[in-house]
Amino acid sequence: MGSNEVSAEPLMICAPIRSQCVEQILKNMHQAKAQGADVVEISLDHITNFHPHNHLQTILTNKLLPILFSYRPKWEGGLYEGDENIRLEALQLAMELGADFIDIELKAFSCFKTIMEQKKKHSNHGKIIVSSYVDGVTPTTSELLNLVTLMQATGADMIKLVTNAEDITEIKRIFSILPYSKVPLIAYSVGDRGLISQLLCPKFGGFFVYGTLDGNPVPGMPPLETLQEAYKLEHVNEATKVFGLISKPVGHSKGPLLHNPTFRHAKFNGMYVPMFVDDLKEFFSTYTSDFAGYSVGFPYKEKVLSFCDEVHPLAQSIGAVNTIVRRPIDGKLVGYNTDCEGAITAIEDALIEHGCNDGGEVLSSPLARRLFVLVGAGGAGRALAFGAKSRGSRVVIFDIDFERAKSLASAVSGEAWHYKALASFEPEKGAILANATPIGMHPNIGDRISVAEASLKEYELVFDAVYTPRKTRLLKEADEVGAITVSGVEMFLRQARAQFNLFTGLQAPEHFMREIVLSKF
Ligand SMILES: O=C1C[C@@](O)(C(=O)O)C[C@@H](O)[C@@H]1O
Repeated sequence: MGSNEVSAEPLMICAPIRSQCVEQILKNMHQAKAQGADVVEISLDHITNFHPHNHLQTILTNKLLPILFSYRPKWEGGLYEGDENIRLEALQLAMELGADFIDIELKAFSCFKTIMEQKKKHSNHGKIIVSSYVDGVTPTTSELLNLVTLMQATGADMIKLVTNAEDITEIKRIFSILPYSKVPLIAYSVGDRGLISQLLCPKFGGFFVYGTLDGNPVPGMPPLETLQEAYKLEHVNEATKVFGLISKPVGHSKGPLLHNPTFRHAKFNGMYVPMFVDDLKEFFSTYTSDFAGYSVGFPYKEKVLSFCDEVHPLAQSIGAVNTIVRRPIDGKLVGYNTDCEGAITAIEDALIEHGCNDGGEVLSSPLARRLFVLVGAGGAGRALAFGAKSRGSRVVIFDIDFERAKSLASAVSGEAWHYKALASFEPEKGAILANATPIGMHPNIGDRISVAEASLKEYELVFDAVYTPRKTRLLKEADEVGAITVSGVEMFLRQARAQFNLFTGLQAPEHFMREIVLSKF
């Protein structure tokens, strides 16, 4: 990513406040302080019936944190539609009354300067941020640098550049300009694909990160609470190794809540972030050496194999990779599968715990000879099918895509059925049922795979790879009819433990990780 001197500016976490009334703004400021923000950005264009003098005075006399005021016009993505002079005079007044920062759009800067000169009143300490919002695809690096030069030429104390990334690969351009500004530069991209521009900026030379208040989510901005609990960006520096979850969607993942605290616990300088990826080819050809490894989630576990330089034999035979490590000695991407052992050992341990070891016979695994009914033949399903087969189970596979079910069944000498047949399928007593589809995952928690209610009680154990919620509807119903149930949370924990070992070369702190999962999931 070019030379990346880490910013000399101390890290600042800023909470955006977009409320309609001043009382609410003051409450939000309290909340922001309690949740660890260093500064708040108050959008004046969101206040209804805004009376500059009264409102600014009330806000500033009650301020708990440094305040940045913006007053965004419609032409730059804000709500203000009135006269430009009135808008700029309000910002000038904010400076006069003691604002710590005000944000002026690059296009409005010369008018603002004239107003400042006419008023001849300057605040002692307030800083001017000149900003520019670029809609559409993020411009090239040299176009962005030109914009930075233009903004710097205004004499601003700080400059701010915001883009609206349509693809995660655009963020590389944001990172690449961070070290080149002569004044402190705030640069990021909004939207889901832009989240890493906030989270990784301290590594690449940025210093200003937005974090949202509880109950005020903004796509592409991490919640303040997650910044505090998971990321702790104050520990991130140039040497921090970045790991990411490649998935689409990716926001549901609890990986950051587990991996980041575990890295810190093990004193490993690493960071784990969600990466919303639309196109694997673009992604890997853009980020050629920036990241140290990846988890791979839905829907890429099979497709990602062709982007690995080497694939571990187990992952190769399964045909699905959920973990990639960039090998330090040669930078090659090596793919692994930690889902398989994670899921199968979770099921085996639950059977052993319940004393289900087949009539006292000593078998290598409590899964040996059992019927293993698998629903879903995608990446996670493949891992379960190969794992069950390796333990001597007889595998039956249901999938909405019958061809996919057939191809997996032939790889594990199993039987394939169309998903529709699940509703009338009668398992033998003692069988295992495993859901490896996303059915029942948050927010669709009322859904469950269409297994017949009457046949549910025939299963000795029901497993659900879905881990949000911990107890899916399928597992609740299985509990009610007396089956042993295993939550996807257990698989999630185990696959993540193995990932930690591969990512860091250290031994995962098992007890610590389990505690996090028990308390936070
Ligand atoms: O299936 C999963 C879940 C996951 O994608 C997540 O949501 O964090 C992470 C992957 O490593 C794992 O194989």
